[in-house]
Amino acid sequence: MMQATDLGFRYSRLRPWLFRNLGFSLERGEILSILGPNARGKTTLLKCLSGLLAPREGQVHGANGIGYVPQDHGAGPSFSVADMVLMGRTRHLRAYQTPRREDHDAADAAMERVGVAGWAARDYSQLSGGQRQLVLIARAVASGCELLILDEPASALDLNNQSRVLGVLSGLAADGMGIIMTTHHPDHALHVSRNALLFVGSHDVRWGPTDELLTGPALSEVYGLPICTPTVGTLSGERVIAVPDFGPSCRACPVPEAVGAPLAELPLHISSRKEHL
Ligand SMILES: Nc1ncnc2c1ncn2[C@@H]1O[C@H](COP(=O)(O)OP(=O)(O)OP(=O)(O)O)[C@@H](O)[C@H]1O
Repeated sequence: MMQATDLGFRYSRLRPWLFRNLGFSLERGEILSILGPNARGKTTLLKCLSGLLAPREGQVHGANGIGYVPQDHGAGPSFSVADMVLMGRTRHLRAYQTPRREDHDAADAAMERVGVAGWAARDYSQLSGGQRQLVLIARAVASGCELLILDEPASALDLNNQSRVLGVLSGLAADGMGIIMTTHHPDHALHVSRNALLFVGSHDVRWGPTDELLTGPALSEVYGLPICTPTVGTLSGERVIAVPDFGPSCRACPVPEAVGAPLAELPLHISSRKEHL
């Protein structure tokens, strides 16, 4: 569905390379997660993949119909939610053409699918950041794209809405859509992605199976703090999760002698929900 080969980008000759020799391929029905520290170049990569920026090196081959959901940066225009989602149909219309019945149907179906149909009449600019994020996802879904590219789709969402978005994305992937998303939640990547891209350094962007790539040592190296990846029981089965050690400021771990101890020796306060049920 999409293949990137030897991609490289820097904003100018005077700026450092954000990434070089970056490569991956994406199958139909796959969700690829992109992880890395702030300002490492993840959004820039998404722009290269979606055609908003031209890579300085390498090639991107693949999907024609791409839906792009940017990070939400503000209240935006004062349109109804229904109209915002209907705008996703623009590429199916000629200039100045009025949306047809099928466009309204596609927009309605997208709002239902993402769970925002109840806000159809509300003013988009008066929604919360998390609500706006869901509406922008519905707009991209309405476009009928083959490949959906999302920049931190769950960054402003509460836990329930994170679950809803991951569920929507998994459902779209199960219907054959390709999905590429950036995330600061390793747990989300571990939950829904077979493959991931991990920005370790500008000359070291790793692509591979999520379970093999997002290990405790690799995540610790990338984010610069100890992270372990235990398997825990949940209502829906066993899952690997990523647990950062925020250090001596951690209220739950007042064990002074543990500070500075090797990660393997630190007490791990993880309880399985199964045990409480
Ligand atoms: N238009 C631009 N011109 C010059 N530099 C830019 C431009 N846009 C972004 N940058 C710089 O490129 C670097 C990477 O930015 P980018 O937004 O791709 O990072 P990111 O990994 O998505 O960050 P975050 O996780 O914080 O969203 C940053 O140092 C940023 O300041």
